[in-house]
Order: sequence, then structure tokens, then C-alpha cells
Amino acid sequence: MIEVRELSYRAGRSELLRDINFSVRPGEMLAVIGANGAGKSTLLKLLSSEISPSEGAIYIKQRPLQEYKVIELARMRSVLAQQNTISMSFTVYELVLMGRYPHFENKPGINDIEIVRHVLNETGITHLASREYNTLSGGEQQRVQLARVIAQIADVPQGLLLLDEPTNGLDLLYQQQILSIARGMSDRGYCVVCILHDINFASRYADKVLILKNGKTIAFGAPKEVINHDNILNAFNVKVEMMNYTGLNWPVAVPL
Ligand SMILES: Nc1ncnc2c1ncn2[C@@H]1O[C@H](COP(=O)(O)OP(=O)(O)OP(=O)(O)O)[C@@H](O)[C@H]1O
Repeated sequence: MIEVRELSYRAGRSELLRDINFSVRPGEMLAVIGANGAGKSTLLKLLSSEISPSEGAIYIKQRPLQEYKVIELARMRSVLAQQNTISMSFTVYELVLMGRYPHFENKPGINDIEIVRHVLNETGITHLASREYNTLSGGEQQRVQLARVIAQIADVPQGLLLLDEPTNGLDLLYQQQILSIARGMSDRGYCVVCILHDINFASRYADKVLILKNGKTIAFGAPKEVINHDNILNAFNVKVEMMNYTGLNWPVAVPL
């Protein structure tokens, strides 16, 4: 469903991404990992059409990304960016309902209201619905933003969910909850691309992992194929020991 071919991006004389190739099928979750400055957010900005490739191409459902109209994309692709500053005053309910804007004209339909109710519940923020967004804690705001992007494509089978560090500012319980929700969406046929800093979350939740370093691919494949001592050392300059725990079906890396 997402195919990236020989993708490069330059800003001035800096080459931020070079020759990136990968594909993500419906029902798959791709985790993008790499050190600070590796190019992860740049890649997500290209996938979300915030910037355009210098070279190469992105295909969504076999169609070049630049051929889609903005409204078409808004109805099938939602993006959780790293920064979500809101300067105006909105309640949590209003903000999550904003996710539904591409789907209705003047007034939300019963379906839109029902989706918002369901997503508020799924993300555990129903009790915050009438609170003003700007008065929430950082972690609560992050969950509201996630609810908004889920609401946007909640009724779009094989939609596309792009998440830039969705676990940012969340405590351990909510990190797991948010990633379980994203995983659940890919299990239902969505295509999920998620930037993560935690290697073990990538290993546990993703079907495929793309490891970037200095704008280039170090490895791309299933967690068992790519999360290993050498790739982690190369990408992060950190030595890890790979552990095997009975009952866990994914590689676990423990920094030494
Ligand atoms: N417009 C720009 N002009 C020049 N350099 C840029 C520009 N945008 C980003 N960069 C640089 O490109 C590199 C990749 O940035 P990017 O935000 O994609 O990294 P990242 O992997 O998401 O990092 P982090 O984990 O810190 O969020 C960084 O060194 C950044 O400073």
C-alpha cells in the first residue's frame, strides 16, 4: 500500500535522506528507528506530503502520492506530528471531532459523533472530553492528538496512519496502550508507520523495522532479522546484548 522507491531529500546542500526503499502492506506496522538526526521525521514529512522528494517516488495504493488531491488524502491518511501546538482554545471533544472534518460539510453526522465517542473511550480520555485542551498535561495532550488522528480514519478500511514518536511524554502504561491501539489498527488492515525511540517497542509491536543512520538505510526487515547487536551498534553507537525470554516472540535488546 505504501511503496517508497529511491527516495532522497535535500535541504540546501545537506542531504537529509538518500536512496530510501521500502514497502508497507495493509495490515502491517512499520517502525522507523535511528539516532537523533538520522532522518526519521524527514521521512515522515515526505510520507505526509509536508515536503516533496528531491528524487525518487512515494506510491500509495500503486498511485504516485503527488497525484492525490488534498481532500482524498485527508480522508484516508492521518498524521500525528511531533509538535502539536494549539493556540486557540478548544475542548478535548472539539479537538477530536476535528479529525472528522474531512468527512462532513457543515454538521457532523451520527456516524462522526459515534466515532468520536468510541475513540475517546478507546484512548481512555472520555473523562477529559469537556476539559480545555491547553489545560491538560503533556501526556494527556498527546493522547488527545492520537485520538484525533485515529478518529480521522476510523471508518476507512486500509487507511494510512503516520505517527511521529506517539509515545512521547507518555508514562509506561500509556506508551503500551497507544502502541497496542496502533498495532490493533494494523491488525484490522491499516498501514501504520511509526517513529519510535524505544528499540524494544519497535521489536515487540512492529512487523517491519527500518533503521536509519545519517539519512541512509542500515537495515530493513522483520524485527528478528534486523534488531541485532551489530545493527544497533552501527545505528546508535551503543553495545547491546540480545536476550531470549521464554514466551516472548520478539528480540529484546539490553544496553550494556
Ligand atoms: N530544513 C532543514 N535544513 C537543513 N537541515 C535540516 C532541515 N531539516 C532537518 N535538518 C537536519 O536533518 C537531520 C535529520 O532531521 P530529522 O528531524 O529528520 O531527524 P530525526 O531522525 O527525526 O531526529 P530526532 O530523533 O532528533 O527527532 C538533522 O540533522 C536535522 O538537523
